[in-house]
Amino acid sequence: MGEAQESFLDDLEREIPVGFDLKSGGFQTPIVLGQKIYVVSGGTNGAAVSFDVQIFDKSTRKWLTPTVLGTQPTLPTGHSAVLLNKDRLLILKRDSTPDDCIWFLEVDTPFVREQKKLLGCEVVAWSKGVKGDAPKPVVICGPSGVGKGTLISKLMKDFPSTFGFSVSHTTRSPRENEKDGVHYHFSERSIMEKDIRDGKFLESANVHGNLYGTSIEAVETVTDSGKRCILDIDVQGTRSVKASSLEVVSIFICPPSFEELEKRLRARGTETEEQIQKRLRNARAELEQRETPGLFDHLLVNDDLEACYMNLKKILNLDRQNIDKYQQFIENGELPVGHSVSETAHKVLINCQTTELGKASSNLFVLDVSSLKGGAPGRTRGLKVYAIENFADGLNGVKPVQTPIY
Ligand SMILES: Nc1nc2c(ncn2[C@@H]2O[C@H](COP(=O)(O)OP(=O)(O)O)[C@@H](O)[C@H]2O)c(=O)[nH]1
Ligand SMILES: Nc1ncnc2c1ncn2[C@@H]1O[C@H](COP(=O)(O)OP(=O)(O)O)[C@@H](O)[C@H]1O
Repeated sequence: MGEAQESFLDDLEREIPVGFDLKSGGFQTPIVLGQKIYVVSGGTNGAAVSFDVQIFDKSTRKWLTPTVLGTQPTLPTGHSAVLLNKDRLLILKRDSTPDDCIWFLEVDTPFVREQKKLLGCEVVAWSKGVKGDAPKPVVICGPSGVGKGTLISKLMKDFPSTFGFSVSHTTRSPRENEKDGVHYHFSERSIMEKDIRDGKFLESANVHGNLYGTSIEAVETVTDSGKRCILDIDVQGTRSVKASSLEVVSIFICPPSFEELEKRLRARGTETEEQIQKRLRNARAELEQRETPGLFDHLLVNDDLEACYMNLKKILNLDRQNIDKYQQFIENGELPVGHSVSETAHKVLINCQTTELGKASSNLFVLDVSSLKGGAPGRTRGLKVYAIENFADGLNGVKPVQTPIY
């Protein structure tokens, strides 16, 4: 630990009450943000089995235990931490596998602020760092019977290693061909309502008389497998997602005519007459909202199925070249073993104890913070890490050498 860090810790220990020993067992990193000190504890040599986050409020001199959202990283033998953009902590895990080293603990991002309001308590959220510019999740929206499911099935069949479906929860009964956990998580209303209150859902809405919702876990499951997430959600859900910190591409599928929509819905034969009438009434309202400014990035008419599918692939940039580029990002990264971090002018300096990061001869690396995108839940995308050869002139004088690590 450097001298500056030592004296910072001494200052901190004067600030916080007796009874919380910052230096005992495992690893603890205290980060000050305004009136709050975020203490992240971990380390497999202690008794803990997972990261622990405590907040010390300097104004009330009280410790707070926040609700922790998102999937937690597995516990490393140690970690380094630094505050980024005044809204998230960068947590670098020591001795981790290449794709599991860089994590973010969001403490004041738009997503966390929303959840604080919703849950009425302190909230923090884990988000895993993703190499390169991983593509944004795709929201497919449109009235019942327009062909959303058909188009999504085609995409999943043709590009199984590129896309993963976000399996929503719903209180509606399963159709004959639908499997629990594959098409939906079919749920009891009371259980789903409790999970929504507990902050487990990214968004939820009442649609056609049933409750539907996207759990944070549903999106994370897909992104954790390194795939691009597809969400089939209604207009209300699209509004919620667009208002959150999750950056998505939103696509509205339009029918060629109202008559054709009704024909398809009836031909599918999965709803009662009463349900069909309700879905058609809702379809009119949904179609009216497709022009809401900023809500949908693309409108697609599903007249001829193959033509519509071609246009969808064009929007999603599904030519060979682009897919290969993304696959390369996934395959190439290598990450630090032991390290410390510090931040300056939108750049984070990572000082590794070894030179094993990438193929670089240096042990100094720069993480460009200005490139970060997205956020909890799931992944923080756009990480760019460069090796630097010579730090003598300071960061501004340094030319990143080697190809970016990712
Ligand atoms: N907000 C929201 N809407 C959802 C979710 N899952 C499905 N939906 C929407 O609920 C509506 C009804 O879906 P479903 O019962 O499968 O009927 P279908 O659209 O006729 O196949 C559709 O508009 C879906 O896009 C979700 O997690 N959140
Ligand atoms: N372009 C199309 N032309 C004719 N029928 C279609 C087309 N797209 C989908 N369908 C059919 O319309 C019905 C409704 O499609 P589906 O994918 O279930 O819609 P959604 O998921 O939007 O409710 C299905 O029977 C499907 O085979």
